[in-house]
Amino acid sequence: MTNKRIAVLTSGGDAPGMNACIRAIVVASEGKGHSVIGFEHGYNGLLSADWRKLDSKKVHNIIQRGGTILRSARCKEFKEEASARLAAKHLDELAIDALLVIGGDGSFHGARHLANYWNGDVIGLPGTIDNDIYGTDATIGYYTAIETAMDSIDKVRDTADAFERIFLVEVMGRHAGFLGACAAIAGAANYVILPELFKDTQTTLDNIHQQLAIHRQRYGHESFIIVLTENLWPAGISDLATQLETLTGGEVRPVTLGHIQRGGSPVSQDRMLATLLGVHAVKCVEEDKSGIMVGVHNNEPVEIPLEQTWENKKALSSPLTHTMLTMLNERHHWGLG
Ligand SMILES: Nc1ncnc2c1ncn2[C@@H]1O[C@H](COP(=O)(O)OP(=O)(O)OP(=O)(O)O)[C@@H](O)[C@H]1O
Ligand SMILES: O=P(O)(O)OC[C@H]1O[C@](O)(CO)[C@@H](O)[C@@H]1O
Repeated sequence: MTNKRIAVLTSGGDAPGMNACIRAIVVASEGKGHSVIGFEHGYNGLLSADWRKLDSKKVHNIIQRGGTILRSARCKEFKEEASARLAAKHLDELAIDALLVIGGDGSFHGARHLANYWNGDVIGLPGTIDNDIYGTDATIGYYTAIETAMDSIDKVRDTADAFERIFLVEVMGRHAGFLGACAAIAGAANYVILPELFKDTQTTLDNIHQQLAIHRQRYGHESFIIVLTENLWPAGISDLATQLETLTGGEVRPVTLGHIQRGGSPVSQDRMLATLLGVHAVKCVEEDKSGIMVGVHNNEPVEIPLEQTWENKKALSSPLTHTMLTMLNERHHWGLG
């Protein structure tokens, strides 16, 4: 086997565990005699030839750090043909054999686009808190984000209970409900509003009203926590809070968790996933594989053509949906008191 020259970058929203993945790629490569460089600031670094050598000393003591030592970015101009050609030129000048892209499906589009103009191998590794990538059970960063959101809901409940208020907690996820569903279940919220279940605003308000009425009848005037996925309620979380105040006559407080969910030390599941995928990606480079994402299914690494990651929509699993409905949105039924 020939020694490879591998490049890595992180792109799109940063996710806890990206550093663990960079570390795994570097350590696995070094052990096999390959060399690794890292491009800075996502695809911007490919365009400006902003890179640095990575070795095991440089990735020592980073597994526990959130963010990404290579920085991340969104780079609009990378969609253009001229950008991909320029990136290919820089990669050829550096005699790179394979580029590993840690990011979301947008970043995988970028890798596929580059492959149209570059002869080297491109491999994607799923890194996003949204877990919205088809072909992998989980994405790097997702588990930590659930933990952060769950922890925040626990804290919100303390004040919600004290004031007997309704709270709305908005979580990220872009257009997917994985994070919202898990945070709501694990945080024992009372209701969750997710893109996968959303019909319309009136139906949602009616359902919440019904659940809330039974909840209050059963438990007295207690707190009620609703988890809302971002980008879903047409006029935003404040509008929903106002509508609920009108409907219930009580106080409603909106809390947007925002980018807090992207930060923090990765939990063990994200470190394990990142390491598993990083090591497997190096194996794929050795086997001259290209145009794939390395994902995970049933704890085993899997390889999926990049196109499939965005051509298919990842669905919430039916056990997850069933659990969520049973424990939250359909928990109370009239007549059962
Ligand atoms: N169609 C495309 N062609 C070329 N490059 C693309 C394309 N789509 C996205 N990219 C590149 O990938 C970058 C990241 O994409 P995007 O902002 O969608 O985030 P992502 O990788 O999906 O991650 P996340 O959703 O977690 O933030 C873009 O800024 C751009 O540089
Ligand atoms: O940091 P930005 O560019 O505002 O992007 C926010 C988006 O990125 C993510 O954090 C990751 O895709 C989404 O959940 C969110 O919608």
